Amino acid sequence: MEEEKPWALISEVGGEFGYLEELADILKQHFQLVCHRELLQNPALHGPKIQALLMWKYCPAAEPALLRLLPSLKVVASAGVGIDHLDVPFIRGLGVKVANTPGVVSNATADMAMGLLLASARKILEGHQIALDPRTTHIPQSLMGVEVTGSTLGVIGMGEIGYKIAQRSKGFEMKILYHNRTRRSVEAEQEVEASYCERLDELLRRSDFVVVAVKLTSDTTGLIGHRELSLMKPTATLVNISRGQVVDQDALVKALQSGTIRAAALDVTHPEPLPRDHPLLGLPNVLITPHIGISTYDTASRMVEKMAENAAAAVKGLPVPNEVKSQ
Ligand SMILES: O=C(O)[C@H](O)CO
Repeated sequence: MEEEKPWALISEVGGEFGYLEELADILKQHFQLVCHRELLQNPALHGPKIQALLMWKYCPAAEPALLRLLPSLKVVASAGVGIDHLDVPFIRGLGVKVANTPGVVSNATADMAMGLLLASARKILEGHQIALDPRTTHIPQSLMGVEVTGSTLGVIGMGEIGYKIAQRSKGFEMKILYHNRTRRSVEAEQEVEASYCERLDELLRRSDFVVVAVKLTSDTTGLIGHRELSLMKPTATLVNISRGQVVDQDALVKALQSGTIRAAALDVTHPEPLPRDHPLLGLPNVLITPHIGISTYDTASRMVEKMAENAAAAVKGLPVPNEVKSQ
């Protein structure tokens, strides 16, 4: 007789915070699923059987109150690399493992950084609007952009995603600077022809495009504030594919309004989405996408497969491939 699959809790299928239907099918190969809403309707029935909490990217945080309803929980497995939505010490203190899915998100996120950089530099969205406008008779000067080829790129956070951004930028003949807590190996630097800036200030002063690719921690919260923005060139562009909280948004609004920097292209904001009346949404030199760095079918499927693999291992008491031990 086939062994009964373990039970896992998921946010929802479909809807703003939910899994795509076909991704939920991947989870069903390993688990029987209960969704958040069903748990809250009948916690006594569902809570005790749940061994894994499977969190899709924007799922509301694994709140302590929710976790207390799950006495058999063995693992919180999150899709994506960022774990800033989880209180890792608290969860681990309950004897529950935490896992994420690094690696599989890096290509799509690095592609997104390049997409934002290019779209902002070359005013691709503005060009699209002009092309759609039936009144267009000539190409306005406002569509003049800045040159990407041969420019200087500053990557803040040279983890796997930052490194992949550098690899892609090499194809654009960009001069690459990076700032990271620890310097990369000489071989890694040579492969992408990247120069290490021990001081963030130096990178900010010299770069035409600054891409933020750090993970969100207490050290990186507000890393780019008024002082840092004022060190950037007035012709420079800030690209953020990390987390909104890394950039002081009030300072960014001022820098964009006053011409301290040329433009910003953001896949992440704080909060997400921004309230409709947020000043960033009204600025002509800002491009915002709604945190879609990982949003390709291939990447999303790989994330969900990895998340299911991590969770299944934890439930079986096996080593968890992507266990997160600290924030
Ligand atoms: O952290 C990640 O992997 C992405 O930003 C999705 O949340």
